[in-house]
Amino acid sequence: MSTPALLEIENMSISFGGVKAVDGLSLKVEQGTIAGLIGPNGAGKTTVFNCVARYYHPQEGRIRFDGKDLLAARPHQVLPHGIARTFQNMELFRSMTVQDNLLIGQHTQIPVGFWSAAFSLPGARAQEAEARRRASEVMERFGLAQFAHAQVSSLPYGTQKMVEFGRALVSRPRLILLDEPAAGLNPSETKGLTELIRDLRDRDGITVLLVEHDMGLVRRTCDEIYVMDFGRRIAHGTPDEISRNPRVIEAYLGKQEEEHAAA
Ligand SMILES: Nc1ncnc2c1ncn2[C@@H]1O[C@H](COP(=O)(O)OP(=O)(O)OP(=O)(O)O)[C@@H](O)[C@H]1O
Repeated sequence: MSTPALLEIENMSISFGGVKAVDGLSLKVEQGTIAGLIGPNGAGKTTVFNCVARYYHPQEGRIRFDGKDLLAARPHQVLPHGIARTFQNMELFRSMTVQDNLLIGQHTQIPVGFWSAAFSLPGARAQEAEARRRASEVMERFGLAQFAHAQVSSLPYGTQKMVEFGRALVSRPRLILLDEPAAGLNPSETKGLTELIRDLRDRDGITVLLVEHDMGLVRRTCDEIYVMDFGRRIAHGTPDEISRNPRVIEAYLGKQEEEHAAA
């Protein structure tokens, strides 16, 4: 018997003005697996993330998370539902410390009542201690402990990316959406990231949906891959199947030729 899909997108479409950013897309991500979402620039990948994270509301289709209708949830409920994400351009509080960014990452999870927080009641203090413990655990794991009190903006780019990754993980999500996690990283940082992503699945049982242009990382991490072009799904399969798929090769080569001609 197959495991039920944790995330299921069914026939989803969304347009901006005349541009159909996502056009009738369906995909499933099984619990405890890593799925890749790839495609040329402008294919609609980030828009899919924005719909799952409830930043955008698709005009058609359904999104189910753990069997429940995600589009019925209020946008701010998505994190408590167990979905976390990282962004292409990193959305960190750069003037704050690494530790504070990881504490804020847990904020929506902490069910502290207003009065108990305001009067520093024991329940609130215990939760804050737990949040600090969790932040330290994640900093240790991501090699960030030495930077706990450093301002994020003072850190190298690759380290800032680890802070963003850590902030997504700190809330103990069941599904994590990673938007181009390897962009701007050097080969050794990308190797470390590859292991971390696999570790999320193998050690934490977290399900991952990954948008990435670094095909080496995609091949080494993903159990299955969905390929988009012009908002549509053009292929789905294992990394081996995808790398041999003529439609996929053509979509990528076509884009490279267009870019060449425009240059
Ligand atoms: N908020 C928006 N308003 C208008 N158009 C948008 C908006 N968001 C996305 N689009 C358009 O939708 C299409 C898909 O964009 P999207 O960012 O999802 O692509 P992508 O596959 O993530 O690209 P890349 O790999 O370059 O990040 C593009 O034509 C883009 O310009």
